[in-house]
Amino acid sequence: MSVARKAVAAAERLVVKVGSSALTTAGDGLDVTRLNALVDAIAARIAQGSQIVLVSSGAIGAGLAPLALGKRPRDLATQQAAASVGQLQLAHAYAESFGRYALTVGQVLLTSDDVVRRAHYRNAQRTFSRLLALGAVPVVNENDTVATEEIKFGDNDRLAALVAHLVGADALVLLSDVDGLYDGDPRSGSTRRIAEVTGPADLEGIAVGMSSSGLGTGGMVSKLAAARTAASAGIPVLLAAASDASRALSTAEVGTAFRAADSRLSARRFWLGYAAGTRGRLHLDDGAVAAVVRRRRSLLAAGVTGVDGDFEAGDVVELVDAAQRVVARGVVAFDAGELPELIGRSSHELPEEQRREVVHADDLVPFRR
Ligand SMILES: Nc1ncnc2c1ncn2[C@@H]1O[C@H](COP(=O)(O)OP(=O)(O)O)[C@@H](O)[C@H]1O
Ligand SMILES: N[C@@H](CCC(=O)OP(=O)(O)O)C(=O)O
Repeated sequence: MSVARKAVAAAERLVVKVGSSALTTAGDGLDVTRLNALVDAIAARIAQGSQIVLVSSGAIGAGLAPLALGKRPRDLATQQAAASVGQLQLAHAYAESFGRYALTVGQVLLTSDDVVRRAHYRNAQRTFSRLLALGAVPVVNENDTVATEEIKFGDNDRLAALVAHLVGADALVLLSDVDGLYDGDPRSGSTRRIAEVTGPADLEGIAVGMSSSGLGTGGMVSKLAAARTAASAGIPVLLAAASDASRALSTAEVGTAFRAADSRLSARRFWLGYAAGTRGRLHLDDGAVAAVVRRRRSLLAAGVTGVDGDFEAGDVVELVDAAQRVVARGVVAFDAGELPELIGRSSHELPEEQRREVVHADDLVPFRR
């Protein structure tokens, strides 16, 4: 068995995320039979001594039928109304279902501010830790009824990866309507499931697409991003079908396993690289990209070709290459307004008070591609 699968099978604390497409259908709303089967698998793992945090999507999907809405609405207000109705149904269904095993659930609804701001992050950490210590099963979702486009996590795969880091999970299990990662969109004909992802090289040439059910949000794209986030935090990931939850949570011999990075990022660097909100972008020339990403150097003004956004010194910004790909994130040492007259100039050309790194190496998290 692979390192990642062994780690998932042996994990003491797990985050399990289940997607909308595995719990709801557009016409009928919440599928309690499938929800019960998932809870059976989770309760069995808890009975063996593991702690589980459940991140469950499905609020919007569950709210459609009671509101007589045929398909997932496009506008935010109707999505929020559906989530408001559906979240109540979800929480109730989980409370009943876990109740069959005398397990108590606690609902945790998060907005991105709760993980993006470091003080809120620690507060959420305390709540989870106390819930788990009290033997409850935290059931987490985004607080959809108040989340606007600007403050959304984007999708629950990302939320699950951030929660996995926040609670110090030993493994993350992503359960969906598809039984793993395929080397192409499974709807497009002959594709094969990839059993193990040991690093970025295993993902080269793989075509990932969006959701097929029309209920999920991010499709495989967001699952891969979440797997990368968790793996960088040292957390192995198993991606499997919700209908295989029982095997995923016992032997872990199903789906696609993602190996975790050998070294864990510190809490601060994880926050910087994956959780913090960004306020702008710095465009880098090729030399600066090589220095920052390969040689782990600080970013100097000479290698910056452009600046976007309205940030202040101390804010987190994205560093992008000439092809507009994000190659790193870091804390910028200048206000956006100061930079245009400094960029492209080498340090000795700058006034003494501005002769410092634009982003110091200690405040910078480069991404491997
Ligand atoms: N390379 C791929 N491998 C597996 N699934 C893929 C791939 N590309 C696109 N998909 C689609 O992604 C879907 C899962 O995403 P989504 O519906 O958002 O799930 P969830 O609701 O569980 O978050 C699958 O049903 C599948 O149609
Ligand atoms: N918070 C939303 C889910 C958003 C989401 O990411 O859904 P999914 O892609 O199915 O995990 C809901 O509960 O409907």
